[in-house]
Amino acid sequence: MMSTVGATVGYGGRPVLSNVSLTVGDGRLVYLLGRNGAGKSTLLRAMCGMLRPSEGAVLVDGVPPWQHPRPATTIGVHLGADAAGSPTGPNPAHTGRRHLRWLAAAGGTDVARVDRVLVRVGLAADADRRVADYSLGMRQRLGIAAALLSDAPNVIFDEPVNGLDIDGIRWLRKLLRGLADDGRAVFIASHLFDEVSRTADRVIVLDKGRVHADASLTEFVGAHADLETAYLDLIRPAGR
Ligand SMILES: Nc1ncnc2c1ncn2[C@@H]1O[C@H](COP(=O)(O)OP(=O)(O)OP(=O)(O)O)[C@@H](O)[C@H]1O
Repeated sequence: MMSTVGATVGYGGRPVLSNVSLTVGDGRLVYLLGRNGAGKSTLLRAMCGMLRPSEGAVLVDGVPPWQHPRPATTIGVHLGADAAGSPTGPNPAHTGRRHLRWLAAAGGTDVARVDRVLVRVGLAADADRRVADYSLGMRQRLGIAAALLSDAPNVIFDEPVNGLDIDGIRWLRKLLRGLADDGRAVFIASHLFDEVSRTADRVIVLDKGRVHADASLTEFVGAHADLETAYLDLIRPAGR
């Protein structure tokens, strides 16, 4: 289970999230929605311990993520395929297999899981190619593999669909649903309403760094025609 309690989080003393309280329960697939700049990625970074709240708390299975002795076995994270070449992404000169083996060793995970995860994400045939030569969809699959590596009970994804082809989208849909159905807490930031409508248990809407809605998908859509309409009605300023 992942939660925040009255969390205020920002950069260089400038708050982006204010007094955010929410829970992603075990066995739940929860989507995080919000405009560009609403604070979704900031929230996900805080939940995996990359940013610390200046007020309030962030808890993963009841403990701040940075206090877990082996955080990689508690929370699996993929914050975006565009991180390739960045300080937090894979080394582009490494192969996909080498990247995952390095992550497994660093995170205290059985390195033998690497081959199984490569098969699971459909990268087995490309495992020995350099990440620099991967397509966007392949980098996305590599990031998803990294998040699955330790079989953690909590999983976070930031826009995991970007770059996937239609087979990949359908595969990911089943994977995400399966992770939650196996009892994991799954938290995903997305702008893709169709995907959210198909798989979400719950939706949380952030607006200007505050929780604007937190409801089951059914409650959220309510009497609206669909999720998109319900969302636009919620975040559109009155009179527009
Ligand atoms: N590393 C950073 N340093 C300073 N400010 C940042 C940093 N990352 C994000 N911000 C700022 O925090 C605010 C929220 O950004 P964030 O990336 O969390 O939004 P988001 O909801 O994920 O947006 P998007 O939908 O575009 O991905 C924005 O004003 C952004 O400029």
